[in-house]
Amino acid sequence: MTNAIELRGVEKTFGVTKVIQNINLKIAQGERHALIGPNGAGKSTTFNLISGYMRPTTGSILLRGEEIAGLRPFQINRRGLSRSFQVTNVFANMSVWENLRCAVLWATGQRYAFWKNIDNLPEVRERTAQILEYIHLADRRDMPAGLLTYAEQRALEIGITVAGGADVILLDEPTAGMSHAETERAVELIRRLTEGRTLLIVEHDMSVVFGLADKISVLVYGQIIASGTPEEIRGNAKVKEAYLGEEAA
Ligand SMILES: Nc1ncnc2c1ncn2[C@@H]1O[C@H](COP(=O)(O)OP(=O)(O)OP(=O)(O)O)[C@@H](O)[C@H]1O
Repeated sequence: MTNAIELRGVEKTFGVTKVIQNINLKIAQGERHALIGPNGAGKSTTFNLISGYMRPTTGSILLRGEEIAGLRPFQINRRGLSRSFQVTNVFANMSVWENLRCAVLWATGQRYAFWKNIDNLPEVRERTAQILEYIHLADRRDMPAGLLTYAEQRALEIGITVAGGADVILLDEPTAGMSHAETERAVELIRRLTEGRTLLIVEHDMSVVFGLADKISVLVYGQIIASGTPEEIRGNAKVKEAYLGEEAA
C-alpha cells in the first residue's frame, strides 16, 4: 500500500546550518506515528516541511505517493493534510461554534458570503455539531474561544484540525502545558478523532507517546537515529543514550 507520508533524503539548511540532515521516513496509512527528540532537534521544522510552511533544501516529500515539496500550505491542506501548531491558534473573539464552523466551511469549499445564511447549510451545521460533541465543548458553544481554559482551547484546536475531514493529521505538542488529568482526556480525544486516519504527532510527554503511537521515530540533531515500534524504541541503546535515558525504562 502507498504510504500516507514519505520523506526521501530531505534536508533543510538555514544559512550555513543544516537543521535537517538526510531524513528518510515512511508513515503507513492509518498509522499513528510519534516524532520525538530533544529540544532543537528539528521536529517543528520537519512539520513545517511536510505541511508546506517551509520548502526543503533538497529531497522529496510524498503525500499518498504524490510529490508535495514546494506546494503552499493551503494546497497541501486541499490534498487532505491538516496540522495544528505548538502555540494555540484559535480565533479568540469568535465563539467556539464559529471557530469550528470556519474550519468546516473551508473544507467543504464554501466561502463566507454575507448574503448566505451559513447556518442554513445542513451539512456544515451537522459536521460542526458533531465535532463540538466529540471535543466535549457543547456547553461552551457560544463562548468566545479566548475565554476557554487553556486545555479547552487546545481541544478546540484539535477539533479545528480534524474538522475539515483531512485523513492525514499532524499535531504539534497537543498536550503541552496540560495537567495529568487534562492530558489523559486529550489522549482519548486524539485517539477517537484520528480513528482510521494517519497521525503524525510531536510530543514531549512519553506517557502520551508510548500510549498512543504505533511507531516512533527519534530525531537528534536533525537526523532520525531510530524508527520502530514503541518496544523497539524502548529497547534501543542508541535512543536511550541520546534521548530517553531512564525515562522509558
Ligand atoms: N527559520 C529559522 N531560521 C534559522 N534557524 C531556525 C529556523 N527555524 C528553526 N531553526 C533552528 O533549527 C533548529 C531546530 O528547530 P526546531 O524548532 O525544528 O526544533 P524542535 O525539535 O521542534 O525543538 P522543540 O522541541 O524545542 O520545539 C533549532 O536550532 C532552531 O534554532
